[in-house]
Order: sequence, then C-alpha cells, then structure tokens
Amino acid sequence: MTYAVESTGLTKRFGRQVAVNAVDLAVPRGAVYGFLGPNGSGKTTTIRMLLGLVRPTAGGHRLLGEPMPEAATAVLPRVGALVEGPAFHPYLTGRENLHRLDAADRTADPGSAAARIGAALDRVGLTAAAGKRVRAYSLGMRQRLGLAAALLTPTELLILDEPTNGLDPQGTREVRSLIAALAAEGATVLLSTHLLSEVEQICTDVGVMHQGRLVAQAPLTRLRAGTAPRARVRTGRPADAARVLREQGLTEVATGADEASGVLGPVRPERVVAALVHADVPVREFGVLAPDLEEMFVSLTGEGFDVSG
Ligand SMILES: Nc1ncnc2c1ncn2[C@@H]1O[C@H](COP(=O)(O)OP(=O)(O)OP(=O)(O)O)[C@@H](O)[C@H]1O
Repeated sequence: MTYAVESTGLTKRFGRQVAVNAVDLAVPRGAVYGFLGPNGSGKTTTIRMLLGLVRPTAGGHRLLGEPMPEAATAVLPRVGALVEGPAFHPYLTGRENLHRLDAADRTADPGSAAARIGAALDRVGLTAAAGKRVRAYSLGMRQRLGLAAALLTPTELLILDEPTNGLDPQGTREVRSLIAALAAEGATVLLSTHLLSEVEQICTDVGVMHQGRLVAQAPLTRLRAGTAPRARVRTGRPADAARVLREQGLTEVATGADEASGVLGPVRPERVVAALVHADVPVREFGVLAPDLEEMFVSLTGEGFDVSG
C-alpha cells in the first residue's frame, strides 16, 4: 500500500453549488502533503469528507488503505485530526478537555491517560497553560489544544485543517517544526493551508485546489523541476535579441521595451550569450530567472496566494 489517503471522484454539492468537484487525492505514505488553495476553494469540505464528518455526494476514499466509511471504526482511531472549531468545553481547563476527549476514545488505555495527555500538551507547548480554562485561551492556544487532541491518537496519519491559523509567528514556527518532527518519526501529514510559503517550508507534496477542483498534485521537487527557467536579455534591440533566442531553440520568446526573454529548455545559457554577441546584439544584462512556484500556482488558479507568514 503506497497511499495514506486516496480518493476517487470525491464530490460534494450544497444545493446547486459544487463545493468539491471530482477530487482524486493521492497522499503518499510518509509525505507532508500541503493541501493548498484560496479561501472557499473546497479544502475544508474535502477534509471533512475524508474524516467522515460530511457525507460525499459522489465518489469515495480510503484512509491508510481501508475503505471509508465502511472501515471507519477500525481506521479512525489511527488518524489524528484537527478540524475547524474543535468542540472544547469553555469552562474546563485545557488538560481537563483532553481528559474528556481521551476518555471518549474506547481504544485508548485509561491507565496511561495522564502520561499521554501530559506528553501531548508538552509537544504543543501548552504545559504552562494547561490549568487555565479554555474560555480564557487565545485563538492560538485553542489551535494548540486542537493539535494536542490530534496527538492523543497514534500519529500514523494526521489530517490538519489550517494548523497554523491564528498563531503568532513564534507559534507558527513551533507548529511547523512539530509537524516536521512528527513526519521524521514516520507519520503522514495532510495539512490544508492558503499559504504557499508554508508549503514551500514544510511540505514534500502539494495538491492545489481551485473552485472545488484539484488542479495540480505532485511532489514539490517535480513541480520545481517542471517550472522551466527563462533566459532574459536586457538590450536596446529586443527584436534582434528575440530572433537570436528563437534561432537558438528557446521557446515562448517574448519582448519588452528593453528586453527579450524565452524558456531555455535544454539550451545552455552560455551558448545563448555567445550567439547574441556573435549577432552583434548589444547585451546590457543577461540572466537566468529561477523557476517561481508562486507564478506557477497563480497561472494554475488565476489567483494569488497570501504569501506572507
Ligand atoms: N454546509 C455548507 N452549506 C453550504 N455551502 C457550504 C457549506 N460548507 C461549505 N460550503 C461552501 O463550499 C465552498 C467550499 O468551502 P470550504 O470551506 O470547503 O473551502 P475552503 O477551501 O476550506 O475555504 P477556507 O479556507 O475559507 O476554509 C464555499 O463556497 C462554501 O461557501
């Protein structure tokens, strides 16, 4: 079995609106999979279907190789989840809330509950605030408590909806390093985010959602390799430069007021420079522009991502 999460044709309609449209997810075992998309693109609805919280209109999926929802009782205890608005009791402390959740899990051993809860609180950096009532928690502290709840189960697969949402920069860094540590211990992580920078920092794989559709899905290394570098020449004679670029085999050649550029493909940049000089094109500047993931995602979705954070 190679996929920790696998869906085929997963679809959810709300009335006339198709929130999730025939999504085929494939999350490899051991991956940190970034489920990336702008607000409203269908990430949360997909995650809720994966966890069996929302019934799909069509399609199906497997978690850890088991068919859902048929195998839900067997497989869900092996899956840690953080979904929007976890139902914590506001008048109980963080620790007491975890005890409640842990006690509700029939597969958890009550004898080791205190140790399990202490370890989970510790991992998310909430030990000091564990004795406070949840109603006094900030959004970031609630988010951490949600993560601690996800860590109560064995972390074979973690499904996290916007895990760094509401955290300050320090908290964001801590949660990202926690995710990296869990992955290093062998867990598969699927996390949703609208931050491309988050995907670039911690993910090995990415799936891009746009208007309910999964418009791209690949290991990050392959996406980076697939975004072709462009060569750019600054010159007073852009038309002549463009002709040379085409002669040299560059594709998608474009010109601006004082520049020409094209996709290099297999052509070596030093050959292009030599050809420009040979053709008497005055070269003020020559550069190879690094592939830019953001540009690629924008071209896939026609929308920008929030790149801060
Ligand atoms: N229970 C519901 N009833 C009706 N429409 C819904 C419901 N839940 C979600 N939607 C709609 O489905 C679409 C996808 O929403 P979803 O929350 O899955 O997107 P998202 O990518 O998670 O966005 P966000 O980042 O804002 O959470 C949205 O247009 C939303 O309004």
